[in-house]
Amino acid sequence: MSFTQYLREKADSIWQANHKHPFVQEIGSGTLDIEAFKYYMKQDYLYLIEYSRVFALGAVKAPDLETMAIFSNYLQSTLNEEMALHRSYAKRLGISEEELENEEPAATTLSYSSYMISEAQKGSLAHLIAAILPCAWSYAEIGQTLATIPGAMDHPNYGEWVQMYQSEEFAEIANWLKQQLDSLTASVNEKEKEQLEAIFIRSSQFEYLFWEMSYQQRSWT
Ligand SMILES: Cc1ncc(CN)c(N)n1
Repeated sequence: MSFTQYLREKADSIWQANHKHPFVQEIGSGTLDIEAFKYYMKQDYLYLIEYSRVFALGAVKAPDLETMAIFSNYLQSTLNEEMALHRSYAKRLGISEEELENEEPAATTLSYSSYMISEAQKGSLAHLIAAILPCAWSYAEIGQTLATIPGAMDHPNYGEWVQMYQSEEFAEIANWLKQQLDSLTASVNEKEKEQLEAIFIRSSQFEYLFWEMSYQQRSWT
């Protein structure tokens, strides 16, 4: 079993809870309260700014030009494709770009993004990837699952979201990160693997907290 398959198994109960979370389920059924979605969009935009910085740090830590170019490509696609989805939703939902950028991060957004940046800065490239892999991989898994629900991809509010996260291009990011982590861990010791597992689990837990925060529209209290 590859190391990333092992991580996926270890995190399975958290990932199943993410799949079953009402925010995710109601995107699939199209019944999610639009106010919760607006709240999510604004917080997720802030989150993605910090997530983009992690890709930039990946380019800094990359061992060769090819890896550097791929990190810079994913930095570009997050800023200009994934975040374009948020800008387009914001426009449609009556949120200005200024409002998007000036939104105050909620407690979970700040903790999750600070956690990722901190692991990415202080650790090796493997630590950086372990911190962002649940983000790329769990959204691809959720997008692909929701896409199997009849009508989910055509829903007037949530269809575009499902289309983005079920796409091949989006899944490619997770697949590439998995390959990198598997090859970087081919010769690391058990202690290092335990550290990477702890990071992967923590980011998976933050993914759950992010759905919960968005569903409850909870900021700091
Ligand atoms: C919180 C969160 N996690 C992951 C993703 C997918 N990049 C996202 N947009 N937001």
